[in-house]
Amino acid sequence: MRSVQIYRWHLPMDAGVVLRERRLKTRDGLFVHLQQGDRQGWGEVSPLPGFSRESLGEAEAALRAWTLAWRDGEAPLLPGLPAVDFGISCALAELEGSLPEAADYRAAPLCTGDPDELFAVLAAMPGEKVAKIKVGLYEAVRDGMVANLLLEAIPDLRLRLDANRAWTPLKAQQFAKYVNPVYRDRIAFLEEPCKTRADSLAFARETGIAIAWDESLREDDFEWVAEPGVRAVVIKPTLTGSIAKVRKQVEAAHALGLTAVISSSIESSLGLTQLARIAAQFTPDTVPGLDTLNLMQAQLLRPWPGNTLPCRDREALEPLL
Ligand SMILES: O=C(O)CCC(=O)C1=CC=C[C@@H](O)[C@@H]1C(=O)O
Ligand SMILES: [Mg+2]
Repeated sequence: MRSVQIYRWHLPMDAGVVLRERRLKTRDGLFVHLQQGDRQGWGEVSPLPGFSRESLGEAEAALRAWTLAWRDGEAPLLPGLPAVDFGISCALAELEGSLPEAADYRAAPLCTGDPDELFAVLAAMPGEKVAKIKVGLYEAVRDGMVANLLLEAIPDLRLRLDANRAWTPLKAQQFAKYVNPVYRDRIAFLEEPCKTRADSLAFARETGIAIAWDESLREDDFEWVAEPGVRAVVIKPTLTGSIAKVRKQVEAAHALGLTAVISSSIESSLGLTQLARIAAQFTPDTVPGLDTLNLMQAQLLRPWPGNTLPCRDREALEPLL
C-alpha cells in the first residue's frame, strides 16, 4: 500500500537577501512525502528563482503527476526538472534506506557583508578554518583588501571566494593586485570570477589564484576536462537533479583531481540536512557549502543540529493532495 502527500510552504527570509539583483522576501517550495508500508521518505522541491530553469508552478505540476503515478503502483521516470528530480530522489532514497543518516554538519561560514562578523565566527571555529566570502558586490579593490586582511590575520584560514561572474578581466586583476602573492595559495578557490569561462581561466593563469566552476557546470556546453588553474566544482543538487546525477558529477570531478563541494540552493532545513547527508556520503573530505539556513527566519520539519531558529512542524505546511 502506497500513500503520498505534497505540501506547499513559504518561509520568510531575513531582510536583505538579494539574489541576482532581486530581493528574495520569502523562500517558497514543496515537500513530497512518500509512504509504503512502514517505510517513508521526504524530499524537498524548491526551485531557486533566478537560478533554476523551472518555475515553482512547473515543478508542482511535474511533481503531482509523478507522485500520483507512483501512488498508483507505477514506477514513473523522473520528470527531468532538476529540483523535482532532486526532491523525488531524496524521498525515494529515504524510503529505500539508501541515504545514510550520518551527515556532515560542518559548513563553511558564508560572509556576505561585514568581515568583522566573520572574524568572530572564525575565532570560535574548531578544526579546519574555511570560510566563504561573496565578492564582486562592492569595489574589486575593497574585496582584495578584505581577503588579504583576513588571510594575514588568521594564518590557518583558507578562503573560498565567489564572484558569480561579476568581474571584467580588469576588475578581476584589480582584486588580485591587493592579495599578497604569498597568500594566494590559501584562496582554496574563487568561484566564477569573470563573465566568460575563457576570461576566468586567463585570470587563474595570470594570477595563480585557483578558480572553481559553479554556474558553468550547468551550462549545456560544459565539458569535464582538466584545465590549468581550475581546482574545484560547486555542485548544487537542487539545480542539478537526482542524487544519482549528483553522484556522477562528484565522480567526474574526482576523476579529474578536482574538489567537489556540495552546496546549498537556499533550501529549507529539511533539504539542507539531506544535503549534509549527501555530502557525508559522496564528499567526506570536503567541507560542504551549506551555511544558508540563517538567511531564513525559521526551520521546517527537521532542525539543523545546534541551530536556534524556530522549527515549524507539519501543521505549518499546506497539503495539496
Ligand atoms: O556555496 C555556499 O557556500 C553557499 C551557497 C551560495 O553561496 C549560494 C547559493 C545560492 C545562490 C547564490 O547566491 C550563492 C552562490 O552564488 O553560489
Ligand atoms: Mg556561486
